[in-house]
Amino acid sequence: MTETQTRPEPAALRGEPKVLKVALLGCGTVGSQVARILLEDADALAARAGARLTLAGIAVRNPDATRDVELPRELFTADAEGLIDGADLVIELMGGIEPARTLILRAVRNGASVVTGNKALLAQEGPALFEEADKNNAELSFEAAVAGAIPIIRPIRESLSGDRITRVLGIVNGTTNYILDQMDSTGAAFADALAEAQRLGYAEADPTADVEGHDAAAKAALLATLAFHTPVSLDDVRCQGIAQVTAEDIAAAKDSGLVIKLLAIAELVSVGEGGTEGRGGEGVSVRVHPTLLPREHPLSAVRGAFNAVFVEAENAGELMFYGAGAGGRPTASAVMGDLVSTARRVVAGAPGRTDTATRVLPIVGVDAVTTSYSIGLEVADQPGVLARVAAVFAEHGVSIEAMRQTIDGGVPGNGNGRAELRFVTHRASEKALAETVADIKNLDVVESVTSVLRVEGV
Ligand SMILES: NC(=O)C1=CN([C@@H]2O[C@H](COP(=O)(O)OP(=O)(O)OC[C@H]3O[C@@H](n4cnc5c(N)ncnc54)[C@H](O)[C@@H]3O)[C@@H](O)[C@H]2O)C=CC1
Ligand SMILES: N[C@@H](CC=O)C(=O)O
Ligand code: NA
Repeated sequence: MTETQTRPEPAALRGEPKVLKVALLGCGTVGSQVARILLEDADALAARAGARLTLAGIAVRNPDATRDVELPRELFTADAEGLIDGADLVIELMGGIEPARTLILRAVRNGASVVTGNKALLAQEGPALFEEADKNNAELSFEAAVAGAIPIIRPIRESLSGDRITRVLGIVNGTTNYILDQMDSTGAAFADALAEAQRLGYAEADPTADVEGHDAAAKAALLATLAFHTPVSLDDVRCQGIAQVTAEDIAAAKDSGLVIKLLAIAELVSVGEGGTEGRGGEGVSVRVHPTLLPREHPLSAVRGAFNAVFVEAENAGELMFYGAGAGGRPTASAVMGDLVSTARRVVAGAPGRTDTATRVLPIVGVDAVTTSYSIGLEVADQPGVLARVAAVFAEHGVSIEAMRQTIDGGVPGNGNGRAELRFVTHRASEKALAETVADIKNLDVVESVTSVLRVEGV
């Protein structure tokens, strides 16, 4: 048996650590897990932060409510302002715009640094909040706000700050990925899959923010701001959610070896002469929409509530970040990471980090961006239909890459049945595509346009 040797303690464990008082605002899915970790792992956190992180209190609407995580009753208060005023560090996990905005402003004006997971607030009010934090030498950290546990804010802000990011593409909403995955893999109904995502703690307090794509759009705005060093707000993001995705779309995608994912896409696009960095004119395009991907694409393997973010940078090339994008414990991990690193900065007396918008690039509308499309049509099954539809594509300069036909009833080609046509186009502008679809709808042989979905990675 080998003898166990005593080794000297790391410097961080010697002597009495400082104490930093932490105020927690909100004790729901994420807040309750943050409180648990702060209490359970207090010694380890103190060693890593160089300060004891004492949970001074938890502000909630109803201090007497029953909670899933058992926490000491005396920590709870309805007086958020009072709690903030006695704190060195504030964690905001209430969600929503107000009172979160006012409380964060109060904290930073007191000189307290803030950690938040509130992407809705940051995508709407970020610049004003960061400015106020900078003015007061406080820090506002938000790793939890994008893709839950996945470290993505810090890598973009720090590890890639010496590179030039050109594109960010990701699955950044766990709820919608869970719903689409359940519909695809088990044939679950949309409503049942959503109810399960809510039960598991993935969904926002108002799940329409997930389903309509607004949560992903807020995250896309934050990613684009950091990646391209230019202000991008929620209003700059073209957004379409998954409410219109049908079981038929999912089945048709499956038949064609594709899968539907809600993607957030932020990219630098060329906008003509001139420009900010001597590289020709640049603009930013940011959009969120359901997208067809080949099943062998790495993002197609992102199942359940998992998220993944692809980053393309001029020198680093392609990077992929993958992990749990929602849920109490994973999101609490990201919050705690921010809290420990903020505490270290406070202990060292270092200034709060300022934000990175160093230029103002134009926001490019989707009309200027080209994408491949999949278009589903119900048509009369009679001779000449295909040629008439194809002629409309040609008139608008939209080139067809592939076509599938499914006959539904009647004697094939006799005009007494219906056929479903699915076209995949080469890259086309949104404008050309919209005009094509409008003209196709007007053809007397076309009963309906059943779906229009963008395609990536083919
Ligand atoms: N649940 C998740 O998977 C993730 C959530 N987030 C974000 O984290 C934040 C918190 O999310 P959840 O914990 O899921 O929300 P939640 O709805 O489960 O919890 C919110 C908590 O804040 C309290 N609260 C809300 N308004 C209040 C008010 N006016 N006064 C006092 N207390 C108030 C509620 O009582 C509750 O305790 C949100 O900004 C959300 O977008 C970020 C990443 C993942
Ligand atoms: N509702 C969000 C939670 C994390 O940000 C999601 O489903 O991804
Ligand atoms: Na994250």
